[in-house]
Amino acid sequence: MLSVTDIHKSFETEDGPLPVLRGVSLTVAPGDTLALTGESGSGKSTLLHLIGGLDTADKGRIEVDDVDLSALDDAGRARLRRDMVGLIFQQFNLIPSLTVAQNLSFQARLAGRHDAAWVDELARRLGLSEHLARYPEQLSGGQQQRVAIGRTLAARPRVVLADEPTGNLDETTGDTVLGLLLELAAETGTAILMVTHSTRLAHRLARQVHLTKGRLGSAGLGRAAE
Ligand SMILES: Nc1ncnc2c1ncn2[C@@H]1O[C@H](COP(=O)(O)OP(=O)(O)OP(=O)(O)O)[C@@H](O)[C@H]1O
Repeated sequence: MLSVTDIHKSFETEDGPLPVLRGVSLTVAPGDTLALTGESGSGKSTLLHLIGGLDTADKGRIEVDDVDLSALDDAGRARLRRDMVGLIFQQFNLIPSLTVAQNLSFQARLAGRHDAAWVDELARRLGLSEHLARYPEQLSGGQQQRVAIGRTLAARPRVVLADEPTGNLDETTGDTVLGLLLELAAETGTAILMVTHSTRLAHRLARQVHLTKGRLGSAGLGRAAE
């Protein structure tokens, strides 16, 4: 479903090229959940951006549902993000001029997959039904992040790429929000690739990989406590 093979990526800097990813491979099956950890600056966001088609790799292959990203132009990659990949970042990126209800259905409408009953269900399950007429600035951080999750899942993506999705929430709220994301994704068969600094949160996902020196391994992570 998501297949990443031998990805290399360097950035040009004043001191010459900075190799960030040096042969990264991973696969994520439908409904699978994979946590990506690594030191600050190890390249986690870079990898997520490449998979989301926000940047291009120097070498290697990324396939989402058998679509090879390197074969797509900018418009093709934008379509991929609209139709198959959901992005949830630490900054919620809600549209301030739209109500919660409008934010929730925005991406699904863009993707041509708006389903009012599904949006209603998401709003209810995410505890947002009372807030549908409000604007993002009138919500708490946890509520805003629940809107961001609902908006992404409303479009029924095949895979969700989440970069520290609960990073600016307190621990209890973050746990609740992540729990809702995992529960809803499991029910819809949506795969999740989530970047986190937290080993504890990483272990709430089915699998964990650790990025170090531009490569993936399982070093530094113990097994999840049963
Ligand atoms: N556009 C860019 N130009 C030059 N260097 C970049 C660029 N984007 C990222 N980098 C560098 O690439 C490395 C990896 O950055 P990246 O944001 O992927 O790390 P990260 O693991 O997500 O870090 P953090 O956990 O702090 O968010 C860093 O050294 C960063 O400075």
